[in-house]
Amino acid sequence: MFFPNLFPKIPDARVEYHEDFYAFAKAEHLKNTLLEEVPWRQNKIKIFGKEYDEPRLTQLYGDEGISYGYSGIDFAALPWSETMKSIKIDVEKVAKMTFNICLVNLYRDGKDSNGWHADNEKELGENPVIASVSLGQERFFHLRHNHNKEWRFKFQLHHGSLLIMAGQTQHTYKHQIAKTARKIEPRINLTFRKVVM
Ligand SMILES: O=C(O)CCC(=O)C(=O)O
Ligand SMILES: [Fe+2]
Repeated sequence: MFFPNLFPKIPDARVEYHEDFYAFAKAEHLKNTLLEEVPWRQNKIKIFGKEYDEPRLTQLYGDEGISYGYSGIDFAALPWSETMKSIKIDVEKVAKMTFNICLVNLYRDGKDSNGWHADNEKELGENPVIASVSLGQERFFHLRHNHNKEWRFKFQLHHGSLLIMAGQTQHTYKHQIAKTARKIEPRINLTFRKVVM
């Protein structure tokens, strides 16, 4: 795969950013439709034996029969809605590959977040490609290298943008969406993935 839009330049990773993947009006329409139509769920996470609400709402869409899990949470995927199907087709054109699941996140406000992690579940194969569409409130996306402390990056994910992480990225870096004290609007993020086993 060739990466023409490496922004910013991140060593030891493959990260491609398409800021204007969706024009403003289209991005607004998709955000409002998904806010309404997705049956958002509140997952519980266990930390040292105690249960907490995950700091965001989520849902999983995917091809029939595919299930996917992380941090001990197992989802059965919902069938693709018309909206989700159309976004998947648009993403696949740019990524030049197909995806069979999409994990959808709703960050309701600045208290919602996604802690440091890598999307390296074994179902995603050796070098997972994660194609991530952002709608609504811009939030900072952080990347930090697992060994070199100087390789830390932080950039805004714009309304209507597409970020693709590929190659070794899930082995060499962790990423997060941090909390913020600013008073902000909701953000939807869709991460398309390919379960290969
Ligand atoms: O919200 C984002 O931009 C990132 C989401 C993410 O990292 C994930 O769902 O694995
Ligand atoms: Fe992730």
